[in-house]
Amino acid sequence: MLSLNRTCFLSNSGINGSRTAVQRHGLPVAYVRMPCLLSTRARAAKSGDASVVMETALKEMQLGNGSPAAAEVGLDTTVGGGVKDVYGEDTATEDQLVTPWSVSVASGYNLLRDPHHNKGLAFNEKERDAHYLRGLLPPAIVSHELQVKKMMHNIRQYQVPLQKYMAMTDLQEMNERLFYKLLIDNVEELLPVVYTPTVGEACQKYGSIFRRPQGLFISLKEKGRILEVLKNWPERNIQVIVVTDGERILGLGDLGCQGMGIPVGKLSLYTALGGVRPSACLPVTIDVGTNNESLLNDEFYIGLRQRRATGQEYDELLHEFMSAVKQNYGEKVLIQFEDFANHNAFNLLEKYGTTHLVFNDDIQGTASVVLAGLIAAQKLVGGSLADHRFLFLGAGEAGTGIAELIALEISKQTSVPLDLARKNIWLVDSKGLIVSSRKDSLQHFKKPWAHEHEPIRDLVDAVKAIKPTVLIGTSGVGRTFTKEVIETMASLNEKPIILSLSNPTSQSECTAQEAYRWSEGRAIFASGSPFAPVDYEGKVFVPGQANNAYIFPGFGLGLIMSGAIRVHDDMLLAASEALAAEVSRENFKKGLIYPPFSNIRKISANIAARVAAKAYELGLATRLPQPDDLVKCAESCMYSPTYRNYR
Ligand SMILES: NC(=O)C1=CN([C@@H]2O[C@H](COP(=O)(O)OP(=O)(O)OC[C@H]3O[C@@H](n4cnc5c(N)ncnc54)[C@H](OP(=O)(O)O)[C@@H]3O)[C@@H](O)[C@H]2O)C=CC1
Ligand SMILES: CC(=O)C(=O)O
Ligand SMILES: [Mg+2]
Repeated sequence: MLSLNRTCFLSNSGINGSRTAVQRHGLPVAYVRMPCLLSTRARAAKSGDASVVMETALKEMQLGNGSPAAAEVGLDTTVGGGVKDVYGEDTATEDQLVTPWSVSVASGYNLLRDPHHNKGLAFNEKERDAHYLRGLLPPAIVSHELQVKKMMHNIRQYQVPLQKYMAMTDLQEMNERLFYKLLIDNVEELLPVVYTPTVGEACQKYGSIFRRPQGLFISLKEKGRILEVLKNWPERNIQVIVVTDGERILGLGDLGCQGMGIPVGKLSLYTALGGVRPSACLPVTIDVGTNNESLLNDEFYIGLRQRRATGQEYDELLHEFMSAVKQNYGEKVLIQFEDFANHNAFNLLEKYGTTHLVFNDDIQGTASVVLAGLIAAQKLVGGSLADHRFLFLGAGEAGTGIAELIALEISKQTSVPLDLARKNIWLVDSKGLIVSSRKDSLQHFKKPWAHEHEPIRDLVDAVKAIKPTVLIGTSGVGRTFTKEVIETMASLNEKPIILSLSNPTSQSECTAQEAYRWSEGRAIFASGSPFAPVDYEGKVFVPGQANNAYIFPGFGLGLIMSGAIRVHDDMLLAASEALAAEVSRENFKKGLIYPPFSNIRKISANIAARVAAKAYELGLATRLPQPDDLVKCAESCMYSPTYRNYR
């Protein structure tokens, strides 16, 4: 059993997990909640079926009930699964409630409606016989490749991006492996559909386009019962949770419960870009209400119709969630905070950073991706990071997160103290340049950036005064890099580095065309949401996409494969270096400071390997011994959407 489990970890069908383990035996297994006539283990033993015994052992391991079957696979149930679970029927006393879990083999009509196992017309003759599919499908048998071709053809027929998004969502709900193959094989075309910018519009209209729920909704109504709610999720072996409370969805503000599109989209990328099994991914939205009046008055709104809970009520719900996650899934589940407003984001990261494996994508992932771009850009402009002056428009999660990681890298490169390294980094917020005279009224995350300078209100005046070589937009406000701002940057620098990071496209500080035109084709430009190549005076400029999607999938994979228990800043630096190393000579020739997304799985494997290596070096890895070749290990861990053969 132990060797089977290890083989799964290194197989190309995903990091080890119950579904993978069973699928190796070629049986499409579905979890069903139903009254059990026999205990699952007894039934497994009776059936004599190795896959069912294995499944049962793993299920019991996940339930943490310390069963002999779990012991048989050599795993300590309390380390991986938190405290023992009173819902496990084999250990519950007579007066305790049990959850009647059962495992059944999916077949016939149900198999076609189970997105994890459905292959549609790709079921072969033998499978159609063995799984009672005769008559439920038309006679034609088509290949996975042909299915992809047809779906791409269909999706390209839609003119409206939101229709493409809905078609992709339907596919994900119908045939998961086809969805991921489509996304992986056509990543550059489909990323803007399942992710920014279209996911932003989808969240804004989530209520009216809502068909079937995706992810787990935890609202104030569930206070006191969050552990129970987690147990309603059909998968037991969760490795990554992306959670939002919907208060700062991209640059679109408070979208309340409709922010669910973000965790769902991010986790699709965890699988497609980083190779984490879909069944190990759990999207969560914490609904504490919304202050968005138009949503509160929208009859199609799907969330709680109340203003946001704050203070103790908010903190208690979040704390219950964090505790329940650790209790249910153990210490090594990665919790990625996404699109929280900054007044909660920094506190949550600090509060849970020492007790949980937490990562804030907007603060840390964005920092890592931007640092990678800046490291790569040195090949185009010469010199080192310490030679630059940086100016940010926007001093929130993304802005101060990036600023801090740049300072840390400069401090490490030059051995100057962190405080000194910060001196060449300036930030502007909605009230103007952050300067020492404002220090008392600043939020805590802005204080390190309050340098000595007279107050300046407007960005363009700040550019003239600070004379930055790098301008970074993290304001969430579109078209704030005006013609005058970019012309000033171009007058100060031969090759101004200009990053418009705000999402979606409508919130980008400038367009690619504006950056190239107003800088007379001299800007090194990248944006958070994609822009098409620009033709300026006969030359084609290809803008890069500075988006944390380059980092978090590989970063998460590195944490999972090393069994890391905490995130450390040095892992972010390692990820930046790994990403920067992926920019080829060809890319540089086009002015790119990021590699194309078409290579992203290879890039993610390299990022994962560097992050895992750092986890081992820092003593934060628990999956021992350390594999000799971490890149190979990462590649072999990655989920592949290839159809499995069923017997
Ligand atoms: N490309 C990527 O990978 C990522 C992009 N982003 C994008 O970055 C943007 C900001 O996100 P985040 O940092 O989390 O948001 P925050 O709300 O934490 O920060 C926004 C900052 O912008 C400032 N600001 C708002 N309006 C203006 C204005 N008119 N002029 C100057 N400053 C202004 C705010 O000022 P004040 O503090 O005074 O209110 C605040 O400092 C979003 O659009 C998001 O989509 C975020 C993460 C990753
Ligand atoms: C990309 C991202 O995480 C954001 O815009 O919030
Ligand atoms: Mg985000």
